[in-house]
Amino acid sequence: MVDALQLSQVSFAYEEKTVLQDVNLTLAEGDFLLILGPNGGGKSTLVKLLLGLLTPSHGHIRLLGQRPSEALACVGYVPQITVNGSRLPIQVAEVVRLGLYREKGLNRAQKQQRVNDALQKVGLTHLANQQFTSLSGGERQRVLIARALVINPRVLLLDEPTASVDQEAREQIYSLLATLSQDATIVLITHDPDTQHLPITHTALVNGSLLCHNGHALTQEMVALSLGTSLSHLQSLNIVESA
Ligand SMILES: Nc1ncnc2c1ncn2[C@@H]1O[C@H](COP(=O)(O)OP(=O)(O)OP(=O)(O)O)[C@@H](O)[C@H]1O
Repeated sequence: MVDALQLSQVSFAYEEKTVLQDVNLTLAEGDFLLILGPNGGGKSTLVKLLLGLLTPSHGHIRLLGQRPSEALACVGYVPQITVNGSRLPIQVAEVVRLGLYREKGLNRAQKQQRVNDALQKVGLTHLANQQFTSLSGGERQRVLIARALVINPRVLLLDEPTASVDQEAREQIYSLLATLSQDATIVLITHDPDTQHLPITHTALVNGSLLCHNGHALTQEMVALSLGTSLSHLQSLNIVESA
């Protein structure tokens, strides 16, 4: 069976500045990768490489056995909502339909069915005709998940989907991700250390290089690094216990 994701000796530099060095990673289909890392560690750069928006300086990336730019029809991408968001007057169903812009073979009714199905998966069918800008942060984030789901992706990339939402919305999004992980390989970038209930198979820390553990190996060191600090600093603040 083809790997869902394979990075071999991947390095990337913005001009002279090396951001990622010798990154290796393999995920099978159905795996769930949690990516942590401090600000500036290279997480968004990694996502851009996976989406084919950037090309590695060295090494190679394969998604489902293909180059990232060739695999886009199978890859759903969920960006982080911004607090201010877009002020475009656009309905929820139209936002979701945007995810179908590469699907040339579907007629109008088939597209509508895909939109309805995606909204149902995220539990927002009742908001289909609402203005996107009238929704709460958590609802907007779920609409962006629906936009990614509308292509029935085999790989789902999410860049900090819980960063701008409240506790209740975060729980809804995590519960949704647990369900979606039954049908797709998931790569979740987050600063949120509260991910114990997700069916995580791999945890990686991106900070220039990539340190990957099998399973939900969220060590205190990884939490500290994901917050951009050190374990000893968190211990000095009594946020985590000293060893
Ligand atoms: N277009 C660019 N040109 C030059 N340097 C860049 C560019 N984009 C990002 N960088 C730099 O590359 C490094 C990694 O940035 P990146 O956005 O990938 O980090 P990140 O882990 O996603 O950070 P955050 O958690 O803050 O989103 C940072 O030092 C950043 O300043």
